[in-house]
Amino acid sequence: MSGMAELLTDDQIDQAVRDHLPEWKVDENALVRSVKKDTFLDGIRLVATVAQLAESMNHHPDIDIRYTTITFRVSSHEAGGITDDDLVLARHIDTAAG
Ligand SMILES: C[C@H](O)[C@H](O)[C@H]1CNC2=NC(N)=NC(=O)C2=N1
Repeated sequence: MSGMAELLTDDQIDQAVRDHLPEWKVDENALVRSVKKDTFLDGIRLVATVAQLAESMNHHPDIDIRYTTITFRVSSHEAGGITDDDLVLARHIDTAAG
């Protein structure tokens, strides 16, 4: 498998969340964040933006859409946990979320 990202340790994950991803929580080997938008379509537009990002990275979040609340769950499925790819995608999601 070419260039698969390495699993991060719990300490590395906790430090990254503390220092760079304060909106996120660690839940069972995944990073999780909910974003509340003003309207349903604002949420859908956020999903569409994140979808483009995910495609460009070939790294895709799980996305839960509940009216105006979008929940993103980010992990590296093939690696079976959290890697740098997830930290990068989470940062991009924060930028898109505004
Ligand atoms: C074949 C394709 O490159 C792989 O399935 C990619 C797609 N997107 C992915 N997204 C995430 N979150 N984890 C993966 O392991 C992953 N693998």
